[in-house]
Amino acid sequence: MDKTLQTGPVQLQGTCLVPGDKSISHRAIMFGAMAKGQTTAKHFLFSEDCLHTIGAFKALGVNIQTTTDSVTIDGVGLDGLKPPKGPLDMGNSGTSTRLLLGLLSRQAFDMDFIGDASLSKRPMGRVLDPLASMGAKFTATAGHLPVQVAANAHLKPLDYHIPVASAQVKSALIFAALQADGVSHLTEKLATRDHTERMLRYFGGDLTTAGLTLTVTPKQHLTGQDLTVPGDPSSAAFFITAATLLAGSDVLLPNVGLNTTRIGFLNIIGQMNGAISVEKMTEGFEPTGDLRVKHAQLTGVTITKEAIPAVIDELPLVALCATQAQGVTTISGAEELRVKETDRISTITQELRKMGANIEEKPDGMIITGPTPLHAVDTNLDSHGDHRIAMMLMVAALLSQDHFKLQNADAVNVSYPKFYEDLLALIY
Ligand SMILES: O=C(O)C1=C[C@@H](OP(=O)(O)O)[C@@H](O)[C@H](O)C1
Ligand SMILES: C=C(OP(=O)(O)O)C(=O)O
Repeated sequence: MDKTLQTGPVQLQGTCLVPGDKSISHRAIMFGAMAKGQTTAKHFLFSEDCLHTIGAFKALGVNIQTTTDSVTIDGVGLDGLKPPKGPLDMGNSGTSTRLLLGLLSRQAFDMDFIGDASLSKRPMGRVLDPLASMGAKFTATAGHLPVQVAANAHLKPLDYHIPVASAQVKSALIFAALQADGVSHLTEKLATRDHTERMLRYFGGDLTTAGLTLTVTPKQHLTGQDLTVPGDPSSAAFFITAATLLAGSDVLLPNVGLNTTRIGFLNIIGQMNGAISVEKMTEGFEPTGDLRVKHAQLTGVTITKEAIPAVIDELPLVALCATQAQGVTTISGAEELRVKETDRISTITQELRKMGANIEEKPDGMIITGPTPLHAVDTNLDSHGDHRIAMMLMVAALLSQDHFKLQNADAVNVSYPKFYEDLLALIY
């Protein structure tokens, strides 16, 4: 679907309750199914990616009921899943695929995993290889979907240094380690989002952490829980960017997840002289807070690999902010961007150049020089089917007075189906 984008001059005013966190919504379904008893997750994210996780568990025989805002899962435990009648369709979702390959690596039946064209190009060897060393049985071509998972009764414990900084790999291995025949030790390269660890504890399980090493004991008893999914900081980041860049803006974003492994974007905008304040913090199984964001004149910043995991999904927005900041912004150590829904280093560079941005593409990042007024060098923008690129370009168009068309605009459904509606409601 193509979309004609709203352009400026505009400002953002008002309050937006951003939808539930995608990472936490996926995990709520997974833990809900693995636990015994009932789980209800309120403020659940009903986006295409999370619907694929729900669809997979329904296909595995789990009873899942939904309302407009919540989902209720009747947990069956890891030994209560049933053989699916057809392939498990992961759609566009890397998180569903990698986490479920770990979670389902010790089942008494075979399963096929399939996904869309983008997902079928993304690397799965990063989970298949360590899981195979535990004894899981897969057939895949060159480490990509489609993957056949064969019935398997035993998993050996794992002692493993995870070679990529990836919460998806860590989580897949935690799920497998919970089913292994002994204690596993997993060491991360850099700290990544810890939603799996937090949710495991919230459901009555445990794991120990020492520095970057996790110790996972198998055969834990998990019990269904009620929870409220915090607002997704990665979705909030689109409004933070728009309010920061559009003169006169002032927006309030209540109840956004503020887990320290996810607030890299807030920290970077702070370093760039942005004006974000946290108005009310609440500690729960995940910390949340209300964010107030006002317009600010940004300055360039240097971002290196240690900072990347906490801002990985917001880097398209950092690039957009950098086009409006005074001076040079350098992003390095971000080669993981090349294996997301698109090669995001390439799609960010290509699309923002169509708006006159000064961006140099590097193998592991970008160098952006600002400020450059955004205008139509080429009016045909393209999300390339990538939800985060689509939403970043919709925000970018607000900074220009020229008219743009966005091809593949419906990619937003992957993580934020009401994005355009919510953005327009804040425009003043
Ligand atoms: O664990 C998760 O929920 C996610 C982890 C990240 O991926 P990687 O682990 O591949 O970096 C992130 O980009 C993705 O949007 C969600
Ligand atoms: C990379 C993302 O998701 P996934 O890996 O789950 O497809 C994302 O949401 O930006």
